Amino acid sequence: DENSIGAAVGYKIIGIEPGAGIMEQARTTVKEYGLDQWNLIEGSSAAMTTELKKAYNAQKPIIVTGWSPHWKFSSFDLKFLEDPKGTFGGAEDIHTLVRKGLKEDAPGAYTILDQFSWEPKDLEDVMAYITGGMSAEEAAQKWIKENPDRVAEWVDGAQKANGESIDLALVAWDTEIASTNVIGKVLDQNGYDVSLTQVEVGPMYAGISNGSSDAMVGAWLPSTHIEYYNAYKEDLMDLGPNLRGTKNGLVVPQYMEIDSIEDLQK
Ligand SMILES: C[SH](C)CC(=O)O
Repeated sequence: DENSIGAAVGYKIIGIEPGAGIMEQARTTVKEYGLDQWNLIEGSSAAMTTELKKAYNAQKPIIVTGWSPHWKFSSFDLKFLEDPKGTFGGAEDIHTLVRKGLKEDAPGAYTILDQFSWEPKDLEDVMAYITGGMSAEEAAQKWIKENPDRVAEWVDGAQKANGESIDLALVAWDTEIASTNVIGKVLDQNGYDVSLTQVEVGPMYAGISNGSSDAMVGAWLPSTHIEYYNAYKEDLMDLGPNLRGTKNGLVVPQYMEIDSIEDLQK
């Protein structure tokens, strides 16, 4: 009916790029909750946050595919819609994946990537520096300078490099732009010649498995990237979580009256 939340947002859920795992979860959500009238709009992570900012500044209703940690929760007063069917999975982790052979070829880099581990707050701090106007590189440099003890844990026992190249693959999600620049800068300070290769999520996994990239720190598991992980896990090494406690879901401004995905069924 005309005053339903669906009518208010044109039955649109603003998503990100089609291959992202959160979009597969969103497609499952639309099906499982019987949201037949609703359309999941494909785009990009950057376009989604631009739309969110525009709607929020105009105090207009909007529903986006969202994840934490993310700067949007400190920039805007937002909430996750409850997901009683659990279609967005539970709390997740972000894993570090490296190509086979990296341990032999670049032992120092392997040690640092294996010891890379931080909290959601740390990642949010770097993202906040970036949304505050710093380049990803400057934000990474600032965080590293402010967190010498944490960085010392990562590089503890790592063999210094002598200009060997290390390529890190990433997708242009705000979380991975931040994390990949931080660990890239630490590898750089440890003597590696670091390059960052920005790709879509499928090519990111393919690149690690075929060795065209050495590592990535953006594997959302156990559910968001499960299809990519299962397709490539035989040909790569999973060094485990670098961050624990992420969350995916449908995110709306607090000023919207709805609290659950079930409220979209009305
Ligand atoms: C950073 S997004 C939750 C990752 C994904 O959806 O594939």
